[in-house]
Amino acid sequence: MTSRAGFVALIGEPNAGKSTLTNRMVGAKVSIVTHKVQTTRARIRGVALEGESQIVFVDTPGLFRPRRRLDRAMVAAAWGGAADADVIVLMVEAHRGITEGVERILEGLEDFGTGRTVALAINKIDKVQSEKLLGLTKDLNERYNFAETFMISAEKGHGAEHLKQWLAEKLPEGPWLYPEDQIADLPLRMIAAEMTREKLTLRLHQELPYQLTVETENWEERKDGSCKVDQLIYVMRDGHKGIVLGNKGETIKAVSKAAREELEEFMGRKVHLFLQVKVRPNWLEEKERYSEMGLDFRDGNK
Ligand SMILES: Nc1nc2c(ncn2[C@@H]2O[C@H](COP(=O)(O)OP(=O)(O)OP(=O)(O)O)[C@@H](O)[C@H]2O)c(=O)[nH]1
Repeated sequence: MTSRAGFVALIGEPNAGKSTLTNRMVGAKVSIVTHKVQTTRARIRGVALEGESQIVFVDTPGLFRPRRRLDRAMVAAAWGGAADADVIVLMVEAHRGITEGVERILEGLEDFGTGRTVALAINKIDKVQSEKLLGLTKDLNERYNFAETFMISAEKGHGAEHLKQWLAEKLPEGPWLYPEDQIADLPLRMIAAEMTREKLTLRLHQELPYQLTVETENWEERKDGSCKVDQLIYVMRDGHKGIVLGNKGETIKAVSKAAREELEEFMGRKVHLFLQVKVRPNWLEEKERYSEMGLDFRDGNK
């Protein structure tokens, strides 16, 4: 069998069941989401394995009704995340049907144009009678040309395995995107990196933020319940390294403290955070390579 890997964007109104579905498919501790990372283009909810396929579920931060300017920007970002995905799954709540919010998402999908794989997952089927489902399926398929319709209950599990198998087959052939031993804590690694990057941005103001990136290199659970997190901060030039470190290392110390405190609060336990600064002149080029792969969430500067 050939290996496959790719991104699946789950879209739908708040409460549609996206986290529940991800948890079911991934089957491990995942879907730890924080509002802190809402500004990134797409965040990883979790990574599932099915046969030889690696399915990376990405979230689109809040496809809700835009009221203010900021909201509009976020909605645009949400669609951006979906645009990078190989497959999009629209989740609609069976008992609520085509709400105003769903209408808006359907309009967004139409604006996307054709040529992408979009599946429909009618969720929470345990809440309605089956006759109702047929009508809803028909109405939704008249509105958009879905590649496939699934009737599922993310909570009870109905139909979820079938959907997962279908998704696995739709992904492009290619090597896995993440090493197997990192899959379980990948969302956490990314959230932690995002927290450090945010602290650096706050501290350095306009100076550098667009030219640095943070990666969580190592994540180690300790017996005493704490965890040890090693992160690398990549900058473009030697001079930038000095700025990030600060006079006698005071900048990096302050950043490290602030990021650690936030991470501890988020995790509810003790964290040992170690930051290291490295110069990587080709970083911007690499970043472009990543975006071609749909990996734009590597930096949060969108
Ligand atoms: N009855 C029933 N409830 C479900 C099902 N799937 C999810 N829920 C419930 O719906 C609520 C929302 O589910 P989430 O998975 O948090 O929804 P979400 O789409 O991730 O929500 P946001 O992160 O706010 O966008 C939770 O209380 C779930 O337990 C289902 O199949 N049946």
